[in-house]
Amino acid sequence: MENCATAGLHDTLTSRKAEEAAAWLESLVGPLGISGHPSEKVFISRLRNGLILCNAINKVHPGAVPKVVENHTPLQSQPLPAYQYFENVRNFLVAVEELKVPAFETSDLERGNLTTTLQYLLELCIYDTLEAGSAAKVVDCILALKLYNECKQINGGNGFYKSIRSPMVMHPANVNNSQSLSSDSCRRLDMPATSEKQPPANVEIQKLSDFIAKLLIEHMADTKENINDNLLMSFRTGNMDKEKVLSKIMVGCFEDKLQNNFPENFLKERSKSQAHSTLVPSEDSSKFKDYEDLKSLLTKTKTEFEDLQSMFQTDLRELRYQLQEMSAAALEYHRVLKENRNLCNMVQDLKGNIRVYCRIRPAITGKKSNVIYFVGKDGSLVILDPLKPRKDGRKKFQFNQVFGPTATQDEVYNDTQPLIRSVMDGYNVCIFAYGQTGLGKTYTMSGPSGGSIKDMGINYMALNDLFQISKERKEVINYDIQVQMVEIYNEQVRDLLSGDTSATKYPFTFLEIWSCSGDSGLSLPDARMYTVMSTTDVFNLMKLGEVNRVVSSTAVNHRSSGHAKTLMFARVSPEGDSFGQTISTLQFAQRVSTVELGAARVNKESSEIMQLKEQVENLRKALASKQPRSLPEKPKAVSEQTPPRMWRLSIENGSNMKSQTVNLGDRKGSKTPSLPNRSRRLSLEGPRYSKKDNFQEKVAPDDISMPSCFEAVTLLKYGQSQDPEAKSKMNGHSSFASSTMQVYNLPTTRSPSSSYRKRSVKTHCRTQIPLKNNLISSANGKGSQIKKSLQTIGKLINGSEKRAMRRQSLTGFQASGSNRSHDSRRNTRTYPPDNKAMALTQDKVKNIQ
Ligand SMILES: Nc1ncnc2c1ncn2[C@@H]1O[C@H](COP(=O)(O)OP(=O)(O)OP(=O)(O)O)[C@@H](O)[C@H]1O
Repeated sequence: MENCATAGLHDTLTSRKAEEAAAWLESLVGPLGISGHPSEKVFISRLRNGLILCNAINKVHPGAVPKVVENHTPLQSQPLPAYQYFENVRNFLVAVEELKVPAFETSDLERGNLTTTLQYLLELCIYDTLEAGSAAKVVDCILALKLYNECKQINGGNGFYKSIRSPMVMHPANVNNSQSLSSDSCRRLDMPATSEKQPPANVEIQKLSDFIAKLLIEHMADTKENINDNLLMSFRTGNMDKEKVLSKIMVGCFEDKLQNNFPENFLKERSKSQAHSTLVPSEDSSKFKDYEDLKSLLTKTKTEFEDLQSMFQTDLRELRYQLQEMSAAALEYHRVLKENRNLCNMVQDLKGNIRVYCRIRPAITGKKSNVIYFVGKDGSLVILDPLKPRKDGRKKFQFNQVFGPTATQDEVYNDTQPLIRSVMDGYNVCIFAYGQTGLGKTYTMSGPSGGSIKDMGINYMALNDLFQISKERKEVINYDIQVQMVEIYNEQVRDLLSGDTSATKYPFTFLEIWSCSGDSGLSLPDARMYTVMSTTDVFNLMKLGEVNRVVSSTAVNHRSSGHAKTLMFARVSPEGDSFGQTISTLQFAQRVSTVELGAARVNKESSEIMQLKEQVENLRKALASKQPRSLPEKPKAVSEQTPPRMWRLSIENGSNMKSQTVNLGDRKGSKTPSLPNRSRRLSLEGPRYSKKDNFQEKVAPDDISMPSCFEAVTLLKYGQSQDPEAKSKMNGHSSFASSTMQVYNLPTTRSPSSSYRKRSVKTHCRTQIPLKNNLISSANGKGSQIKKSLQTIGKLINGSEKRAMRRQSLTGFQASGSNRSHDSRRNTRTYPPDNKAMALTQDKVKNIQ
């Protein structure tokens, strides 16, 4: 058995070194009693009692071990008791240390006791490398002592020793690469450890495993020890490669040992080796610092990234809250805005849908007399008859507002603005100026010709405002603003933007403007409609219309929608020589201010509903007059049902379901209706004048010097969008905005019956622009009503020809003859003597002629 084991060690470095060590010891202390090729185990067993070692060191260094425990028994006899050789070995190790020669441990000599059993082999294998040298350490120690001795001899008795490590200990796996160590031990011992290559640990493990497996198999075969019958059977039958199977078993066992039981330094080495394999620079590498820096940078970046991530999450949460708040605020804002608009319109309604503002033109230089006695901030105005400078010459009027001669355009517009803005909320608005020639109608409505921006009149400012609003609301509503400009003269409507100078004669005598719904739209038939984008566009069109303008007359409508809010500017002069005109204008304005139209309504109703309402109204009238009649087939029959009053001019609220046909002129001498029951109609019929009436009504209609001129702007909203998208954009509000702006201008004539010319600029503001063709074609059905409304305005101011004649007979005013031709009426127009503007107007008229 010893031979078998020895045979396995012959090729190893340990064995060769052991031979060398044994040979040297023999040269010192004599034969050791071992063969020429002793195994490590045998060699160690001979040294176990420490005698040889102590004797050898005493030879090298006499007295190194002063007292050696001698064993007088034969070498091959039973070993000494442990305490005996332990003392020798201990003394040897102390001496070795004193000589600074690498020592070993006493336990290293114990290995030799584990022999012949499988346990030994396993243990040997497992600890092999580990302690490859328990025996090797002993051998190394002896060889180091040999070296010491050689050096001592060379140096003349002074031995030396460099601290060296056993090659076996340092490089336990480096078995095959140390072939020359024994032949040149001195040189080899000085070699730096780092110069030697270290094969990967797993290769070494594999080699070791193979080796152990081989040993195991040989041992098992020799001892016939059967570990596993099946395994051996497999080996015998050749089904399995014995060495491979055992090697596999041992590798598993070995790896387990490595993980759990290996010495810490080995594991460190191993992890270091693994670290190398992952290209991590070694600690002494110059790149190691960079590596460490990068590592710390990575850690720092990771931390920063996590911080940023959490900040981002926080910001995101914050943003979400803010967004929710903003969204809630926006919703609230729109709600408040809507409520504000509603309240604003309510206020407008409460103020009355016909409002009369009086504006006094500044006195012209040289005119000393002043009829304006008092201008109150509450809308009161007192004028003084220059011929009766006493108290009884004063006449008081009450309007919604009175603007004195110093009032600026801005101040006037500020009061007008809410009314104009309500156009965009669906209300019809009509604004017109009324008064004697040269008193500033054009100035108020358009501004002075060639004036600066601050002089701009209501037309400009209103359009600017409307375009501005449409711009602000474009996210919600798309307004399509379109313009028509027509002239009405002698019952003819003429499109001033078409360039066609021929007027169209319409087979009706009434013109009416009312708010339409449905897709019928509101436009004058056959009049071209222009889409405009800005105020400038509108006024460019107006300039074009001016060129084509002619005078026209129209009949009077006794019905009106003239669902609208109306603002009248009564223009008066402060000069005494205009007192007659002034009082006439004021009286008329006063009368207008007593008219009630009922609450203006947003136009949402369809044309069918409007017609049905008219029919209901007609039936109510029929019932009221106790003259039951059959239901008229068409709404236009209303005119036939109304008692033919020649001088009757009525403005009524057609939407009111109650009868509203009572009119001032129809009072039959009774008292003026109290406010709640005030007439919905304005009658200028003279004979019903009552002396008992209050101040305003003391002015008999026939005393009214009818306006010679007036200018008007009508802004209407109407219609209903057919576009579902538009509807949804308007929050279910089905109507869309449309506005009509009309400017009326009468030839300057003192005759109330004179014809007037009317310029009409109509703007449609629509959401989600419907097809223009639809709009225009659908307007045909309402054309007559539109024109009727226009005529209503004219008639409201002028009355009919007969009315004019009647007035003339009553007041003695030299009215232009109603039968006179248009041209002749124009020629009778009179101007204040020193009024340049009037002269300009006259020139303008001449040009037209
Ligand atoms: N408030 C005012 N401040 C300064 N000038 C004014 C004012 N009102 C009118 N005027 C001036 O009076 C003159 C006549 O005004 P304007 O042409 O507007 O009168 P009108 O009523 O339109 O006349 P017509 O009916 O003849 O056309 C113009 O020169 C105008 O600048």
